[in-house]
Amino acid sequence: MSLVEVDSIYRAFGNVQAVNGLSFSIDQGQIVGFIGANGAGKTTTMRMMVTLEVPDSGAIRICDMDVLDHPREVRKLIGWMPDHFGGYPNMDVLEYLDFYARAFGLKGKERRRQLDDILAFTDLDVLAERPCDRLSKGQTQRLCLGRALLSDPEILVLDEPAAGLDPKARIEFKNLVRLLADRGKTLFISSHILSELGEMCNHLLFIDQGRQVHQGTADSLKYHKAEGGLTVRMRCNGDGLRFDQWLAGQTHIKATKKDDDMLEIHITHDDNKDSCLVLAETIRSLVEAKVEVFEFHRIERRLEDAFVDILGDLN
Ligand SMILES: Nc1ncnc2c1ncn2[C@@H]1O[C@H](COP(=O)(O)OP(=O)(O)OP(=O)(O)O)[C@@H](O)[C@H]1O
Repeated sequence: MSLVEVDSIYRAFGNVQAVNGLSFSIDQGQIVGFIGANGAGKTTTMRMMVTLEVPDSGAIRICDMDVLDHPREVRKLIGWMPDHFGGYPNMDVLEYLDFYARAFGLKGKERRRQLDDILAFTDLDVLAERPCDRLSKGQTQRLCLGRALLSDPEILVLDEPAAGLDPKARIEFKNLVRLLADRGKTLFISSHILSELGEMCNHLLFIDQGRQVHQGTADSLKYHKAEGGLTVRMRCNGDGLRFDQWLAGQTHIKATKKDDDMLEIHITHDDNKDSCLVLAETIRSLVEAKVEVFEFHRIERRLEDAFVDILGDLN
């Protein structure tokens, strides 16, 4: 069952059409990356999902409940991490989380247990008494995530959570996302940095000017339209005679010599055929032809290049 169903939503600000007929759904346990350039409409979409903005038309259902008809119930199901930190001066980390825990209606032992769990999960237990305005960017993001987790929501909507993080903090954040996925949470994460989401998410949704332009897995995108086939870099033993003989019998494979004894082969195949099977067949055929293969690896396109291609196709 889809936990989130977004059905043809529109939202304009004056003459700016921020979201323009967007539809998508998110299944339980999915980690969906929401990608688009600055101003593409990501934050507006997310704000509508978490009941902070009202669509001009269209509908959003969370766990089969319309967000406009059931805002209170929906808010309990969603943890929202905005792209800016609304900190309070003179509050330390524990006070901050405790304040929100009380706002969520958590009481007594349950509140204490939830705070302990979140402080441990986000590694902020050692910083519990640190004033919020004295945290690093990475620590602040972890605090924001902790706040979003207070109500133990089913779904987490995270707006640009990794923006401005250094590589170490980004890895730490990615690990937290994985742990949340292991706990069965459903995540919807926005970014304009594709590579960041490609590693974290099992599904990607691309928007441009408020419209969906593509959706699929990171892998499907990396190999999307890769010149109508697969590209493999390989190196083999000997003078290359066996390879040349093998190649002469392969009508669907072309090879180019690269530096360092590397060969680049391009395998054309029917789009409906599983590309992993095509690779397996190629390897089997090389082995049968007694070509001694030392290296064999598929070339992935950068997600950014694939995205630029998709946008190019639309224009
Ligand atoms: N409250 C508002 N008033 C007027 N225009 C707005 C408002 N909120 C968003 N917009 C406009 O709507 C468009 C989409 O903005 P939105 O913040 O949803 O994009 P985004 O993809 O999240 O961008 P970014 O990555 O820069 O955060 C932009 O042109 C923005 O200027």
